[in-house]
Amino acid sequence: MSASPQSSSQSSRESLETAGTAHQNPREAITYYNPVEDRESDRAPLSLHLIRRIFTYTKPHAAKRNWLFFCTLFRGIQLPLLAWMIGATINGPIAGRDQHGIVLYSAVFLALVLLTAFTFHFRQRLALELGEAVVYDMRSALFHKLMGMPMSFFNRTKFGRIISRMTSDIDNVRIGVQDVVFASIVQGIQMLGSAVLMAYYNWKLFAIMLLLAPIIWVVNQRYREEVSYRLRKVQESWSRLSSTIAESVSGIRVTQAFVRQEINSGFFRKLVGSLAENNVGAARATAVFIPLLQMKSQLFLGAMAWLGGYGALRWQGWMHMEVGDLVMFFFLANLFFEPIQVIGNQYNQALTSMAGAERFFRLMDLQPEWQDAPAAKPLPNILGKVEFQQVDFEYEKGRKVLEEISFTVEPGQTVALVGHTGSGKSTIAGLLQKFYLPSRGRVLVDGHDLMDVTSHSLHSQMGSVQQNNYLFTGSVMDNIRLGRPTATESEVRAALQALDCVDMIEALPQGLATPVGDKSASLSLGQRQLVCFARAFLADPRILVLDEATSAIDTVTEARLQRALEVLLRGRTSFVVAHRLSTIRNADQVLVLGAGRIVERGNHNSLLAANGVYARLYKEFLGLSAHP
Ligand SMILES: Nc1ncnc2c1ncn2[C@@H]1O[C@H](COP(=O)(O)OP(=O)(O)OP(=O)(O)O)[C@@H](O)[C@H]1O
Repeated sequence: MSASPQSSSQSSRESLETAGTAHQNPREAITYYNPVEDRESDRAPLSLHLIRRIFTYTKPHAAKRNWLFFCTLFRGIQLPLLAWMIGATINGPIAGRDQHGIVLYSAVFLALVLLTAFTFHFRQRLALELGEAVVYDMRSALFHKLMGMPMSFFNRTKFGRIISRMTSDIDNVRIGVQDVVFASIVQGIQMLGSAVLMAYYNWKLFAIMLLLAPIIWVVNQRYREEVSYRLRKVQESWSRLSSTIAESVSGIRVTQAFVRQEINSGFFRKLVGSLAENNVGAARATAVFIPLLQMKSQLFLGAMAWLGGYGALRWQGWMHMEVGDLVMFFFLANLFFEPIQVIGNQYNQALTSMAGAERFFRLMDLQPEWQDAPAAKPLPNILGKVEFQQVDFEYEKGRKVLEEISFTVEPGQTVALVGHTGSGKSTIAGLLQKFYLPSRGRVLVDGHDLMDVTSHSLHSQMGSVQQNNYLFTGSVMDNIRLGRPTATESEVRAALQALDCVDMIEALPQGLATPVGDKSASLSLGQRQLVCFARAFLADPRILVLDEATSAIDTVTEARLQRALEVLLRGRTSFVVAHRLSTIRNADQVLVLGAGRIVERGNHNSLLAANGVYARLYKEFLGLSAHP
């Protein structure tokens, strides 16, 4: 998610310049994440291939789609028909003073109006339903695809990009499906119908009116360009503003500690000023173009009065028109010219939909770097023996992070992985969980090469406790149950009892029902760890991978968690990226890593006696740790 420091600061400068600052601001030296730099193109050319692919999503809803097409076609001819009816009524029964005829024509007109409204209702409704159905399918398909992507994808892909695929890109496709296609068809038919009627009744007047079409098109396009440019500016200043608010609030301690309140407030004021300026710019553009565009109706009226009225008197024979035709012409001309504007807008929207669709399908088509081999078999019930045989691994080509890693762990043993930061401990844990595949060598569980087993069957026999103790939104109970969704409340309580920590959860405001939010702010670090322990305990896996939290917890809670951890590890093969000395002391094997290699191995005592790397680490640790 982070922009490069250089580009980020550059853009902070740009934003200040936009705000009209003259003097240098020390705040500029600070680098800020700038969401504007993360912009992706918001238009793409129309592509028949993409349109076809989008329409494959309407196939499961073919009945709805076909009814919608029917309503669309029907609706397209209705408005020109109404205009024609008005002309026919004036020229016919009104001119002939036929009272009975007037009633009859008016009744038909009214019936047509009702039918038009009825069709309009269904066209709108079906379009919305179809759009929502397509979006539902697209989002579900994309979510499913994402959930199956390997870890390397998530390492590479910015979080914000995933969110935009799911939200704005799919939403833009939805607008394309539910609006652009059908509205353009309605407008197209309406335009064609009006043109045919006008040409039929007075092709000369129609030909003169046609001259206005390119003018309206150009004015409308200029309006669109100007307004979308202005709106983009508004959006950019808004993004800068909101990210600055977010950063200022989360970094408030630093701001106050370094007495930067005034400087930050000044910077913020400039951003607000820039937002206001861009807002006014957008409003100004709208205020200029909208009256211009709306003026066209009045222009028709004037032109029609002149050509149809004066012209008919002056150039009799050349431009003869009945009053009814003149009125009909006025309505038809509006029905003919309005679509130019609407189709222009829909065309722009279509380009946005194309950009969304292009990105959506690019992600859908993305082949995972690897997936389970087609011949991969489910792993049978395991005992928990783990072997690494001469394993090498690299995240990026040519940069080995693990080399020649070999070890064997018997079922039920605990292995502590220790080493300086970046030495490769988490990578070993990741390989064991088949989040990545070794570049060389093999990882075996009970003699089965992980290459030959399905990830799902492996994960269902493995548990994991992450360092950040991640909790999902829901209650404490929901989070514990994640390890075994079918578990009853008493089984959850039994798990907590086994870990001897029921009281720690009951101390929460609503006990097991306590809601935990996004950042689990309502739970202390110790409570969060405990929930994760209980979750893993309930799953009862044969192999457990545990990344111990590094943050300090008060001594009493730490002791409780330590005992809970011992219970959790008991009887399972456990890999612990260890930060607690007690975990390392109790481990059957300690693997000491240095720059991606195992530099020492043994148990705590034998390694201390060897007086090598581990002994040095241990001394460092004793010097630093408050928890011996
Ligand atoms: N997703 C990744 N992409 C590229 N390189 C990575 C990635 N994750 C880790 N590395 C690199 O791999 C090496 C080993 O990292 P790893 O996270 O396994 O170390 P660690 O010993 O677990 O460190 P720590 O104790 O800080 O968690 C490091 O050099 C790290 O920079």
